[in-house]
Amino acid sequence: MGAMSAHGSEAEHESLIKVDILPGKGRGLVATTPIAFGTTIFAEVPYLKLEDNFAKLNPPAANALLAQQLRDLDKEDQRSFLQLRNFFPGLYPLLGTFGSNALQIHDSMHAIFRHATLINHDCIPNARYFWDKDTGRQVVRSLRRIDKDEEITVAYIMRGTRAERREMFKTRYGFECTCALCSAPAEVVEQSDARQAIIRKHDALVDSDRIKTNPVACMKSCRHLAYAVKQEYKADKGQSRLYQPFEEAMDTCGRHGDRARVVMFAKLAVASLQLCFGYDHKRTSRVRRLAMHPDTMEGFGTHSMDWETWPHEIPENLGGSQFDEWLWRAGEWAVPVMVKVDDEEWIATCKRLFLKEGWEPDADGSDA
Ligand SMILES: C[S@@+](CC[C@H](N)C(=O)[O-])C[C@H]1O[C@@H](n2cnc3c(N)ncnc32)[C@H](O)[C@@H]1O
Repeated sequence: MGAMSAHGSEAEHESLIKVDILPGKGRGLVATTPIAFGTTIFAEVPYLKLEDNFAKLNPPAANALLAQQLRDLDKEDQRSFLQLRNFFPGLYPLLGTFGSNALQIHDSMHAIFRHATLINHDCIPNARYFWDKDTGRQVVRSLRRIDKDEEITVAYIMRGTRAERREMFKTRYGFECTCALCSAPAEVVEQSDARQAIIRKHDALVDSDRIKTNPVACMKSCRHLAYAVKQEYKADKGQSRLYQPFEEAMDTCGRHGDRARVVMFAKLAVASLQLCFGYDHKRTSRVRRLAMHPDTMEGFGTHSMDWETWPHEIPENLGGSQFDEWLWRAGEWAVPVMVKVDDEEWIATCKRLFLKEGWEPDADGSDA
């Protein structure tokens, strides 16, 4: 690990990025060197934070609190903060600037970071960030290979059709998104909107009640979500962000006693979690353990043991499509659907993860 700077970024990672001016977007972060997928680009502590929901705070008090924190910062950070856009100009300019740019780090705290706050939005981003409460840092990770001089981007909003995202950006953030997807020809946007509709439908459909009462429908929806996410976010190895449908499918199968599929979905989720959160992250480690010990899943068998299987029952000799049908229980879907597998690479990943003896994914995030 590199030495910590005054702001808590890893020095070795700081050299991966620089602040630059991007046409139409103001400042942003740019890669100074090629960045491999699944890299922690940097992790930093905030320089300003409000410990309560700033929208509910008494504005003069919050503004005064920020003024006090700002006075204690060095000149460079003071300047950087004052250059941020204020989308809520008025009587309380510091609070307005804070509210326009702060990242929510957990339910009751918002914060401003030296670099993470400068990352611009892209609807198909090449990076993601998350708050790691154990280290007290905002962690920024690459979701695919990023070329030298390429801008680092994250998604401020993950869901919605282009029209919905546009409306949210206008009202919530006060800008018009100029990313490649938002500027793409109509047919490309239409396809993306259709995938977003599948993603939204899934979010409305799969919940704890439904996992109990209609687990087969949940499996079908998870599969649709997995394919929609994979196509929409076109990330290296197709594994970025796929942890959601895989974890939900794992939960659904586990709650009905299906150890074989818990093992499979845990392995698939781990491949995605490693990319998004890192090998050592608690969430990755927890799911990695489930791939070895499916019975230890929280809630295992709580709804029924109707789907009971054992890990040795993972079918070894099925072809691509048939393996996919088995995995997602496609034979039981209400409307029989011929599962069209258009993604041999993904099927190959599923099978490779299963077939690898003494499976333990490599620390660099690859599963090869
Ligand atoms: C959190 S700040 C990011 C840093 C900002 N560019 C700066 O110079 O301070 C968010 C602002 O950046 C700009 N921005 C971010 N993503 C953008 C995008 N995809 N298209 C156009 N402007 C964008 C907008 O002005 C937005 O209000």
